[in-house]
Amino acid sequence: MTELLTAAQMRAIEQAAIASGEVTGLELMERAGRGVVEAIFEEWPELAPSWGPAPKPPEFSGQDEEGHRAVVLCGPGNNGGDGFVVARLLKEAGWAVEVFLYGDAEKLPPDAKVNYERWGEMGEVLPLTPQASLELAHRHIVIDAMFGTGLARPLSGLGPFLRDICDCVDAGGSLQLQERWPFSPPVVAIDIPSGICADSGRPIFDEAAAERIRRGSSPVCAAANLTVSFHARKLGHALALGGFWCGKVVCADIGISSQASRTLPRSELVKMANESGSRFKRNGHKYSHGHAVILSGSVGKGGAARLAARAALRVGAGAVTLGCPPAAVIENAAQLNAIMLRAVKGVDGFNAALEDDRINALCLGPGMGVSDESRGLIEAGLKSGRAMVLDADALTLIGRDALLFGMLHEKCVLTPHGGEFARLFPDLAETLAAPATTGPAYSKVDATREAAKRAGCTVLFKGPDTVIADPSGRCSINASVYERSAPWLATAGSGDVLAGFITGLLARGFAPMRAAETGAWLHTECALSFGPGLIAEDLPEELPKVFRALGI
Ligand SMILES: NC(=O)C1=CN([C@@H]2O[C@H](COP(=O)(O)OP(=O)(O)OC[C@H]3O[C@@H](n4cnc5c(N)ncnc54)[C@H](O)[C@@H]3O)[C@@H](O)[C@H]2O)[C@@H](O)CC1
Ligand SMILES: [K+]
Repeated sequence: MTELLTAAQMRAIEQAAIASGEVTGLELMERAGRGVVEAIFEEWPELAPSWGPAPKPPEFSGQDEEGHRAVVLCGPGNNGGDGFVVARLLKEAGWAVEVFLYGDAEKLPPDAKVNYERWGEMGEVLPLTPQASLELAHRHIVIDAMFGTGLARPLSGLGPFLRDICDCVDAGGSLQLQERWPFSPPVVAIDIPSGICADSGRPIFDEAAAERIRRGSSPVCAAANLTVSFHARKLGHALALGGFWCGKVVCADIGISSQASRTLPRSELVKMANESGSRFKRNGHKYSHGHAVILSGSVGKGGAARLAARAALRVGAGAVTLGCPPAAVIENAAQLNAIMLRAVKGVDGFNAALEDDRINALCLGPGMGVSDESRGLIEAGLKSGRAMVLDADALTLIGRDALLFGMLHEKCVLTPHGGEFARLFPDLAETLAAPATTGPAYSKVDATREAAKRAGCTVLFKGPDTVIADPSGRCSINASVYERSAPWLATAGSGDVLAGFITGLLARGFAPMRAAETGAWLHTECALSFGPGLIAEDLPEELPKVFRALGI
């Protein structure tokens, strides 16, 4: 896990560092620009000075034919200031650099102004207006320094440039200097591609821009092959389509001592294992590792619950019982071995089962159906006060029933996907779906936090950017993006396995928020470990390998 920051948190960290006298704003800007240049040379070593002069562009007839060529697009704030530093450093490294400015140089903030003037001693600044001629094709690198964390409203007047930038990114951003001149140079975004909100990962655009999108014309934001951010990643790099727009994100150290705390799940898991020898079965008998009960649906509908049960057992619950209607016993008995089976006849049967106080975690919802009886079972489960995961059909029922919703308690974990979230929290889903017209925009983190507070329990809002929040406001993101991208996880039954992992961890004694975070993380780890071709059944079977790699 890595701590992600909002734009406001980053500003506060920066301001605190400056106020302490540790560093000046100008020094931070210099380090930021240097970090970008270093990241470029790291990503494309063939552009680093030690590689010597660049090959001649065959179709280029301007000056500085021998050198590497960059175009830097600067904006009216400190992101633009970083751009001027990059321009100067590349020029000092022998590059030919063209600099464009969007906005009025006189209105630049102080540090950006200083760097604008420093660049002014080395080269000219052309206005970035619709008349500007960019000719990106004849560059080695395009630097997007138009807007960063200060984006407040939709971009305007940049449409054609955004289109050119996105075309370059779409072309792959690879430098094939030995073969041919890169007609579509890589695009490097400073901090975040311009037009993307750093808090939400959503493009900021208004109705006029939305209309342009509908007509298939200019995009509303830039994209990048490489995004260089500073100190720590921002929420917008992980949420929504942030991963899509940013390409790859690297984080440059700008030497602020109050480092964002970084907690690796590996060390967290190992720490927890050490803290409680019994958690990962270092000692104790099976019931000291918890007993999870998962209710299944009627005949022919037991697959989802069986997947969840298998996952709960693999993740370490000491005992797992699948409770099913009497008519479904034969079907389930034919499929289960290590998982115990119990006929549960309606609500009374469930209440009788719950008299066993070794049962400490429940999972209700997968394949359960939305009948009145299912509603009664959920009510009984909630009344029992046990730690419980509510997924799938249980979420649909709770969304329809204010009484059930009101019974949710702090030991519950809700695991909705987008549609289920909208059924449970229609107003929050609507706010999240509305176009983001101002920055910082309402984000999935905002929505999940509000949902957890309202429900009074942990909410895990699924997606490639899974957000988990508890009622206290604590929040984390399990983003399957960049190096943790696992698109093959979108497969039938994968959500049931996640519900099972969380249930098993609850049975093991993990607190609800920690169970949800750990379950989501392990879910992605199993998918990454298995790779493409994965089906839901593979996820629990991959866990032993993942645990072994963690040293558990
Ligand atoms: N916070 C930090 O610790 C550091 C920040 N740095 C850089 O500073 C950036 C943030 O700087 P700023 O806060 O100046 O923000 P930006 O550079 O993102 O730009 C904000 C400026 O543009 C205006 N603006 C916002 N949206 C607009 C739009 N759609 N059209 C026209 N004007 C618009 C704002 O009113 C403001 O003047 C970061 O992204 C990063 O690149 C770095 O220099 C290093 C340190
Ligand atoms: K930018």
